Amino acid sequence: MSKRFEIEATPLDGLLLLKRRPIADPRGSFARLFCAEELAAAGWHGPVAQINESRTRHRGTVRGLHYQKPPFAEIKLVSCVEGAILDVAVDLRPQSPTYLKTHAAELSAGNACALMIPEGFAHGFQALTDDVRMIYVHSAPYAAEAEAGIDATDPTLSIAWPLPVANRSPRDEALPRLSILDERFSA
Ligand SMILES: Cc1cn([C@H]2C[C@H](O)[C@@H](COP(=O)(O)OP(=O)(O)O[C@H]3O[C@H](C)C(=O)[C@H](O)[C@H]3O)O2)c(=O)[nH]c1=O
Repeated sequence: MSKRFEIEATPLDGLLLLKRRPIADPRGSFARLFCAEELAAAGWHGPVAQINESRTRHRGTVRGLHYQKPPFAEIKLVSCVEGAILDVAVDLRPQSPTYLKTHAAELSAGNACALMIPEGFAHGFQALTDDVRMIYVHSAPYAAEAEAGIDATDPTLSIAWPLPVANRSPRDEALPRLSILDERFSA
């Protein structure tokens, strides 16, 4: 089977950077966004529970940092299919060697990259262009009661957002900082 993704590790334990390998022809190209066989070998376990799309109008907008608490913790494959973003994952697993470490990667329609984010990570991104379109594949269903998050401007994380942080939702503006987060993610 010809591999449809180049998969490489990142400095965070279990967080993977995928690069799609489109098949081009004179009409254009065809690319796979998800492959159960290839991604299972890379660590995806569980179903494809949901596939979501988000659209972000303006560059500078930040969404996140979000995660779902157990038993709805999820693996997330995050792909940018229009525009460009800086994608950020934060390791919230107290037993992890990279606990509280962050990793950022530029994902764009142009570079065909995606992040496969294990359970126990918070995730967010900043739009680097207008008109960003994201596709998320989730291994667990959305559970509002399990939704949690961290302030994307938390100085403890000191995420170097490339643009001034803008257009956050009221919910994201009100997310707690690690210093007052009264519960750690327990995988
Ligand atoms: C995630 C999700 C949300 N919703 C509802 C809840 C809200 O009424 C509305 C927008 O949700 P939210 O403001 O959480 O959307 P984002 O800020 O883009 O959050 C998403 O993007 C960040 C960066 C992520 O990592 C998560 O995948 C996801 O939380 O859709 C659903 O109905 N189903 C879902 O699976």
